[in-house]
Amino acid sequence: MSTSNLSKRPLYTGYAGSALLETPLLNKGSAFSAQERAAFNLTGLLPPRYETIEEQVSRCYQQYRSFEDPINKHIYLRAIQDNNETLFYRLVQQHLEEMLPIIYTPTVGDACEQFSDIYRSARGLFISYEDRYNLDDVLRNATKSKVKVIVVTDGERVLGLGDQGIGGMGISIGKLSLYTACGGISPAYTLPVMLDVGTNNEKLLKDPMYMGLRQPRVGQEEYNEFIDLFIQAVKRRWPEAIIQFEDFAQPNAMPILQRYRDSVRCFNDDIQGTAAVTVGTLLAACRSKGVPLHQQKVVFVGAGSAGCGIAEAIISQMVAEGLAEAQARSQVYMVDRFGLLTDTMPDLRDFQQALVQSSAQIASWSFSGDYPSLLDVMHCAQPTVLIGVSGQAGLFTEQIIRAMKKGCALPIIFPLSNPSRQVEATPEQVIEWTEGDVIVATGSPFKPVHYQGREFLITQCNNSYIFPGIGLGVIAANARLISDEMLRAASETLAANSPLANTGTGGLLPPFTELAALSKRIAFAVAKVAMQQGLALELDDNALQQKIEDNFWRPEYRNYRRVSS
Ligand SMILES: O=C([O-])CC(=O)C(=O)O
Ligand SMILES: [Mg+2]
Repeated sequence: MSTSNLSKRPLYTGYAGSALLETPLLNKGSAFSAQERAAFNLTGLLPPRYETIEEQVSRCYQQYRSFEDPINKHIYLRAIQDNNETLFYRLVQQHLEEMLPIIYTPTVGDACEQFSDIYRSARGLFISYEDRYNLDDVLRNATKSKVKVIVVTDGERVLGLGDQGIGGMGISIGKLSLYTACGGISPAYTLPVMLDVGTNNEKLLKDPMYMGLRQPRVGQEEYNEFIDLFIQAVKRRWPEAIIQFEDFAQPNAMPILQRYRDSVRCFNDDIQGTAAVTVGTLLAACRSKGVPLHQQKVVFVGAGSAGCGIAEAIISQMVAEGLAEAQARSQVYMVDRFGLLTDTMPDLRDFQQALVQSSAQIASWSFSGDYPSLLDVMHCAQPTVLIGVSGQAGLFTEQIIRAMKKGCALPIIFPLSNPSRQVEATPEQVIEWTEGDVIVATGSPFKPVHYQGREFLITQCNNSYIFPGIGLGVIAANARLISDEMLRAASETLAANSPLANTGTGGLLPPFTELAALSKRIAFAVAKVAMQQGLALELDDNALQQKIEDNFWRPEYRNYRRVSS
């Protein structure tokens, strides 16, 4: 089964001269051969030496190393991406562990916050509310005739950084870089999109550099209409594209997903991707601890759409393990800033309502406020799993963690908020406050922690383990929709590949360097479920595996042949 044949096929193009050098999907820079330089009018436009991609990578890496600040490294890598995409992905592939935190979480957060300040060149589509009645024209302007994955944001809740307006484009770009680097989706088929409906971020509105619409976000009705116009326009232009919704604010995230998920190949990464990776990581933790998920009591801090999405996925998994649904629900506790969500709490959002604890359940609890606090929940429920999706730094205090440890010999603690500085507690703190008896995973990357002669590898429970594989699987099988069962298959595949659960050593999840191999396994599992559910045409296992390989792009230069343009 080989794909090198694919990348060795010649590529026919009408671009030549400086236009060819300025087309990042085609540019090879100093790697254009003598024949190509002659055929494409490049002679004299490049230094005379012909270089291999390896030589180019080593020059780039040397330049990369000369930058100290992560944001400057980010700017540098983005410039390579905008100049020569093949080289960018080759460089990233060779230094994946070092560069993922630069092109993705956490540095991508800084890049979103400073988007207008560090802006260099155009990438993707900026769709302004003002253009809402010309969307067909706008989408035509994206010269890509085939788009397989769109990551779209409106920038209203970027990571844990709130409303970043047009800066949200940074996250769409970052996610798609991972689709290619880890999921093998060719950059020719990806498109980052920013829907600019204004911003409520006062600082940005006053910033003379700000490049987005300088107005507050449009009202709800206008907003809904705009989203609908966008989805319909995408369906006309690229009917096969997967639409990944990214970093929409809570009040819009779930309704948008519900409106489109039964008719469009779409998913919400923050709700479903985060849920799938968390369930997968939690299953891995449960297996390495030797206690199944349905025997755990789980506390969430943060009851927004992400937290509630994960909670529902955990409940489904507990039910799949044989627990009655009501019992599963009684083992999951949602805490937000007012305390534990109970059936007497007013003004709950619709997605929170099925996740409350009943008054009867907590009748025997003692607490002093209107609702039990996080600390009360620790004392009274004695949870075994604690998950932070609050976006609030420091919420897991020493008192909280020590209280949890009192009721559970080996707690599972996931402070998941992104980027790193929003984390509920650092892994170092969690390990110290539990005296090292803990299974910990975070949303952003953290260095290994050394505690009393032991080394703790800190697993990054991040959507990046999930979405590239889902995308690849949906594309390989040509699945019509993305179902909960497909997402569950992704979680189970992730857990099945846990080094710690399988061997007793190593990380809870595989290292990022294995993401490409893992994404293919996830793609296979996701595609199989799509077929079983009638969401994709049946293929036998070999044919499916071959499709996955065929769709897996590699950063290698192809030979070019000129055609008239
Ligand atoms: O981007 C990440 O690292 C994970 C994510 O989707 C978020 O935090 O919104
Ligand atoms: Mg996100």
